[in-house]
Amino acid sequence: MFADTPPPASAPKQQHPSSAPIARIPQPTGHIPEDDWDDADGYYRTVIGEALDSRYRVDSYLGKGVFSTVVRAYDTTFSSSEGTGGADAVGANVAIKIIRRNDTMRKAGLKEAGILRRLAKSDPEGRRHVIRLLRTFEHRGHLCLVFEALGYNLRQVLQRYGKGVGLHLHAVRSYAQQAFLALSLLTKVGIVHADIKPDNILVNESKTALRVCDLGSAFDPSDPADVITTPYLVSRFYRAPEIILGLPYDGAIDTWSMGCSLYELFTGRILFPGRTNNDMLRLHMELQGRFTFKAIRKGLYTQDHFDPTDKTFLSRETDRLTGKEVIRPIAITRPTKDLQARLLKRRAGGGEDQDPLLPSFVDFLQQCLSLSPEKRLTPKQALSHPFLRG
Ligand SMILES: Nc1ncnc2c1ncn2[C@@H]1O[C@H](COP(=O)(O)OP(=O)(O)OP(=O)(O)O)[C@@H](O)[C@H]1O
Repeated sequence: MFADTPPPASAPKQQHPSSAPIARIPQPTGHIPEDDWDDADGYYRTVIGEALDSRYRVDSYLGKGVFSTVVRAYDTTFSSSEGTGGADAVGANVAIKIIRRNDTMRKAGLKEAGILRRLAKSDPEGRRHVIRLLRTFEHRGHLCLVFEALGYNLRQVLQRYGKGVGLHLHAVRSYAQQAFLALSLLTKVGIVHADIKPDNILVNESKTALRVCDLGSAFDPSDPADVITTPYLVSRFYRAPEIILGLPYDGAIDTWSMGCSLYELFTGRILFPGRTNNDMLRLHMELQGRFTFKAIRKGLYTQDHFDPTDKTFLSRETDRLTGKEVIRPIAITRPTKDLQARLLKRRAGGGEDQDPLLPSFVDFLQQCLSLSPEKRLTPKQALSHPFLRG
């Protein structure tokens, strides 16, 4: 799935496009007909070896999302004469996000590029662990975003190296430090990511340096035109309760999603694998207790989940015999599941349970996963929490 040859640890810096010779790359022979570049859904049909923008040779396919196809490509204008830039330097390998050909997706792609430029302005050296957009171009009616290439996303790391049980706590801590630096940049610039999950956190080939990617759902909460009220923002397992309840939301939704992601990295298991929004709320309350009456009263969508008079939770389940929805009132007063116990159960007998970092990790996660967004750690507070500082 990934390119065969990882970039050298001391990859030289990329030459500025305007000063570099542009080598024209021949199109591969036998490639698809001129009028058949897209599939029925507007995804560009990628051809390995194809040259994009007369400059980037497509090497491999990296992934496909709702918005785009992502390919790994080699920048033929790259010159190694610029010296070494260290393990974190931008090299000849790039990742190109080819946005689907349709107006909505294109608009979303332009917005993503705009947000990435705003973030880069506040972090010109790229030290805050947000993916770096190198440039954009048009290819056969598709907007293309060129990024520095990384090795894997954290879901892939978990699958390959977590062997179903999760990563070492020290690796989780290092990833958390970098990820909260990224969130602190977003907070500084006034951007909410709104799709934090292991798939959208990338690491380099040596799995030491991390970058938060996919700003395709990101928005500026200070711009009313940019804030949409929907109970489906963020991928479901990582969706904060205030989104589901229809309460106002801000950057605290990213802290929640990050808490869920870090739990998953350590345990190899999804923290809240709810089948529906209603199921998600049940899981949230089983771990963190009941919502305040105020939250239930004010939420735009709470009538779907709580009895309007006594605020009892209405669990919507499917009857096994009839297949029809049944509503079962559940009185949840206090948590019935314990985060610490769940974390300790992991890798039973593995010896690592006694890691002295574990209690501060439990406290850290508890504070990332407070049901009240105002009580959650801000990225700045997270960075000075003993788990990350210690
Ligand atoms: N710079 C990069 N380097 C390496 N891989 C990348 C890079 N950018 C994206 N990818 C890979 O491509 C996948 C899809 O990227 P991305 O999430 O940005 O696309 P999307 O179309 O917005 O997807 P989604 O439907 O999840 O929003 C990522 O999970 C990752 O595996």
